[in-house]
Amino acid sequence: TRSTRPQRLLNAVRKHATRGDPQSVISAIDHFCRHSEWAMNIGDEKGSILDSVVSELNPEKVLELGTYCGYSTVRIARLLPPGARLITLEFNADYAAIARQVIALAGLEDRVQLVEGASEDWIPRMKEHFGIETFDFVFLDHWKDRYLPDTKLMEDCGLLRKGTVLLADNVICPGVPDYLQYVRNSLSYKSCYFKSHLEYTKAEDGLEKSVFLG
Ligand SMILES: Nc1ncnc2c1ncn2CCOCCNC(=O)c1cc(-c2ccc(F)cc2)cc(O)c1O
Ligand SMILES: [Mg+2]
Repeated sequence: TRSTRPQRLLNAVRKHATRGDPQSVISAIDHFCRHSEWAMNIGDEKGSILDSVVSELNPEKVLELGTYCGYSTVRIARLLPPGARLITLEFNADYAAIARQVIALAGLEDRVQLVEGASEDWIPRMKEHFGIETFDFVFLDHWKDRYLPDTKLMEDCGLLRKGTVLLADNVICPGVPDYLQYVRNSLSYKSCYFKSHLEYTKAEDGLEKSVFLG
């Protein structure tokens, strides 16, 4: 059977990256997506904005919604101190299998926990199953029509604390209008927009950073 795009992306990482070197994994994926096949990783331009938000925050407990091939998982985990933990949720089992291998090639499996399943099923179980009180940082990059309901679900489950930072990908393309309207108008958030481009293209896209005020 024909290989899938995530499998071809993993092959490119195996061929060009150095095991245990996260930056080489990131560069191999960006090169593959720019010169071989587009894929829905956050990419290098928006990825640099993600890096700066994570570096400034220095989070201990991180949640990522939507792993895909693990590109942003590696970008975030490489900036975390070894004691920190990143839980990443991926719905698609094939994507999850690829992401596990990408994360292992980067040598970051000690601080990453990849969980297969739907965000709405796992968010209510974070406390009892993972012993998580609250998250310091949440990266939203999954189904665009789940950003808002899952944010409300995280609020209801008490997973956000005063100062928790939410960073949302694709707020322009594909777009998350209901989520944007909520975080920009709610008195419980301080929100700002980082204008950028859709990964590997000239189309406009951007990230929305929203601080939960409690
Ligand atoms: N744990 C979970 N719970 C629920 N759902 C889950 C889940 N885990 C995964 N999923 C399923 C959704 O995963 C992928 C979501 N990402 C995107 O769809 C995406 C699309 C584009 C894009 C595509 C085509 C264009 F023309 C222009 C832009 C760009 C991006 O940067 C994107 O991130
Ligand atoms: Mg995205």
